[in-house]
Amino acid sequence: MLHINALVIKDRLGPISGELKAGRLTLLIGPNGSGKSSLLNALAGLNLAASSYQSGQIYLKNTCLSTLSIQQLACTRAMLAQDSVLPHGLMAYELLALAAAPLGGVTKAVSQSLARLEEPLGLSCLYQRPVNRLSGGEQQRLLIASTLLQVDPRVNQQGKILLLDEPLAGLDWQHQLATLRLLREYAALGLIVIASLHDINLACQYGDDIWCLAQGKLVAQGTPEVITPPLIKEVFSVTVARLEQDGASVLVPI
Ligand SMILES: Nc1ncnc2c1ncn2[C@@H]1O[C@H](COP(=O)(O)OP(=O)(O)OP(=O)(O)O)[C@@H](O)[C@H]1O
Repeated sequence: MLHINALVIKDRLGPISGELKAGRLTLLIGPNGSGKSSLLNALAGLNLAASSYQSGQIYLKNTCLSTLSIQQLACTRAMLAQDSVLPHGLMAYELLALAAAPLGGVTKAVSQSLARLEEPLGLSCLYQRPVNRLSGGEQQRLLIASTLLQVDPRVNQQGKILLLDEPLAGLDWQHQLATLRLLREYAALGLIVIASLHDINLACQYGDDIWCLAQGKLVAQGTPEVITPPLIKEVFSVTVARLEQDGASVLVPI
């Protein structure tokens, strides 16, 4: 359990309080500038050093994240940042080997963990290619793989938290759905998984819990039912209708 207590980032976020549970996929939605990246960065323990710009505490069980060293943080959580840049000059397999370095290198268990990601993320055709010559979506698939690998509890028993800022950005439909299925799978392994998404329908379809931010405040949280047309109108200034078909429910802008 990740317990957030009155988190404030001056002029950007909060106060935010809440709990993120292990074993559940929490999806973060909200308009541009509503604070999703700021919250994810804070949960990753970035900028948590005593700063006049940030206050509040984030506890993982009984441990305050700000007391962890950067090495401990690196083993405990993995974060896919929105502006991740791949280092030039590396082959894709070398990038994954780098991600595996804190896990003791590409051991048999790490290879098995990677093998489970190969098909859903379409990795096998990328391994032997220089990362700077991959398309945007191919780079994103590689970054998702390296992020998941770092906290797979089957290879890293200290891995507890998986944070992804707009993991679906640049992905085609097939890989968007595959990524969401993987996030559910990793949550089912006992991780705390939180990701920001701009697709509200996918968030409601795949999220166990939804957190909705507006102007730095948490305006709705709970199971997907909390996301209603009136809330969308209030937060996103968009009028939507709910369409139901074959047991599925989607929100459509009208
Ligand atoms: N480094 C920074 N310094 C000061 N203000 C910042 C900084 N980064 C972001 N902000 C501001 O903080 C607020 C929240 O930004 P944030 O990036 O967290 O939003 P977001 O919900 O992730 O947006 P988007 O959907 O556009 O990615 C915005 O008003 C933004 O302008």
